Amino acid sequence: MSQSNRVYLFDTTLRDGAQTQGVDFTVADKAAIARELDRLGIDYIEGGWPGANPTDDRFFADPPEFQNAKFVAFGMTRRAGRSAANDPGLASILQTKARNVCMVGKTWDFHVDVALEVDRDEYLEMITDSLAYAKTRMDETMFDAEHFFDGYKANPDYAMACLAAAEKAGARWLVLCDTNGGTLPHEVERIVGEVVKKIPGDRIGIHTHNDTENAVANTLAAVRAGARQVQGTINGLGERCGNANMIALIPNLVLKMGFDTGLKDGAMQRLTHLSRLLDDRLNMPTNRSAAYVGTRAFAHKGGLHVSAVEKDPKTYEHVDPEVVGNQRIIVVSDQAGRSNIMARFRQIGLEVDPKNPGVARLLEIVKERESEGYAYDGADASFELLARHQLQTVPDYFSLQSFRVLAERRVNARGQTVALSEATVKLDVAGRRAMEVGEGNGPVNALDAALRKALVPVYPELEDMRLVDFKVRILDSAGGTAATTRVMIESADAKGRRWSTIGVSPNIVDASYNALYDAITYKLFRDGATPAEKVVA
Ligand SMILES: CC(=O)SCCNC(=O)CCNC(=O)[C@H](O)C(C)(C)COP(=O)(O)OP(=O)(O)OC[C@H]1O[C@@H](n2cnc3c(N)ncnc32)[C@H](O)[C@@H]1OP(=O)(O)O
Ligand SMILES: CC(=O)C(=O)O
Repeated sequence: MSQSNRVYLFDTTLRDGAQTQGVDFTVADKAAIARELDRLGIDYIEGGWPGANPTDDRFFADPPEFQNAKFVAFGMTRRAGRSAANDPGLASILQTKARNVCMVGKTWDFHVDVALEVDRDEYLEMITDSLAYAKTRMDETMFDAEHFFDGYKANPDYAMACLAAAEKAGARWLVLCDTNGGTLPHEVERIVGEVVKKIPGDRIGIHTHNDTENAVANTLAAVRAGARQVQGTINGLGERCGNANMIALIPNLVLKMGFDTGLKDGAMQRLTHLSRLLDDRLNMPTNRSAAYVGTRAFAHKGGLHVSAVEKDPKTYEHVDPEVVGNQRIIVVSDQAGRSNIMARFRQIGLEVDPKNPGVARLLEIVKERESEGYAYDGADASFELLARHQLQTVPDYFSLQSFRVLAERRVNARGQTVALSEATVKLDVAGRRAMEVGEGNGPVNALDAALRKALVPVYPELEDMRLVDFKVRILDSAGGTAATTRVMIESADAKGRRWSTIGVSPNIVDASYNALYDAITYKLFRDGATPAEKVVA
């Protein structure tokens, strides 16, 4: 029997994704994510479980208007001892604005015996009753066959009888779930292959969990065997180790396997944006190594790689980063060769003859400094300043004479413990000696405040510069308090630019000053500030 090339995408970020430890969607989060999924052209968006919590109730009472997707409510089969029409849980999922329902039900005899504690035949009736009742009220009904693979291995006849009960009740999709996530790809492919001999693949879906790091592989194996609906979540959110990651599934299905997923034109180029939108909404750090969309997914560090990528990116890229809305990054570090340096120059708009002896010298300096504790691959602005210092000139916008920082911890009059810091800087700027004091909740904050006080009157460009991230790493713990400290600072400004700088010193405040110095210098350089014109008589 020939198989359709169309694979239907079912997103469960807002339901199974909400079961991720540490994830707590608001109604506004759900609406924003659902709108973006709909814009891509995802076939089904499962919004949550109406009746389970007030957030889902509010979301289902007033969902966004969908242009493309079918909006799906999730729930479970009726309770034992109640008719479907009399089951409050079923009533909640069937009375919302969603016109489609996905109902989870058992298929593993062990679960029916132990978790539900009902007679196995009675449970088959519970499946049929619930789905048949739902069918009278909804456009489309689906059955999430919980623990299908474990159930099929333990008692294939019973697992298949559960599917048959749902099929008999008119379920459009029978979704085989690897609920505990312990099944491996070869088992999934075999079992789905056996199922589709009895039930056509265009009625079969797959829902996997990532407990053996195989959720995506298992989903693809199921599709190879004939399943035609895939369930997944953005960035692989989901109960325990998560679900199959939709962000990886989509390009794998389309680019590698040639399936039609019905996505809108340009949808694939929005995947990187979608992945980061979710992280931003949840205030979660992005997974830099995420396949396709991570910032490292197309970051080339090894000198041999960069040299070849410069000739043709296909030498070290399995797809063009732009196809998924990502971008190529050339990293400069102690793993670099001349090619990395020349590529970075091009990215920052620095025209340098590759034969310029400064290039080789710069490479040596980078490698020496990295051995002392610098890490330029995460400090793009410090690298650019270093390169410009070597090959051109960067103005000395100011010259520090000294700084002193005091850190204090005391109990105030209200009995509260407070930590305060005070910094004094003495520096020469625009031909004058300036001395300023700054206060802050920590030494770096105080130093930053003192530097700004001294510099902003001369360089108003610094007014909108903010310190957005500050990371400290002790590099040689064997050295105890004398260990080298590496400080990385990320700064931003009102133009939406972000840049990272690095400082290294045995002293944490001194290392921070070095990183701050680069951050300020970079901002002034980028803004084209000219110290000479600012000399105050
Ligand atoms: C595999 C999955 O991920 S399925 C989705 C799981 N997601 C969630 O559970 C999140 C939302 N859940 C909830 O908010 C709550 O669990 C609710 C509102 C659904 C139910 O809450 P409660 O009524 O307090 O029940 P509780 O969660 O403690 O236990 C589940 C009950 O449902 C029964 N049950 C479990 N699955 C099914 C099923 N498919 N059909 C019928 N009954 C079921 C259990 O046997 C248990 O019954 P018991 O209370 O008689 O022991
Ligand atoms: C339905 C579901 O989320 C599961 O079985 O994993």
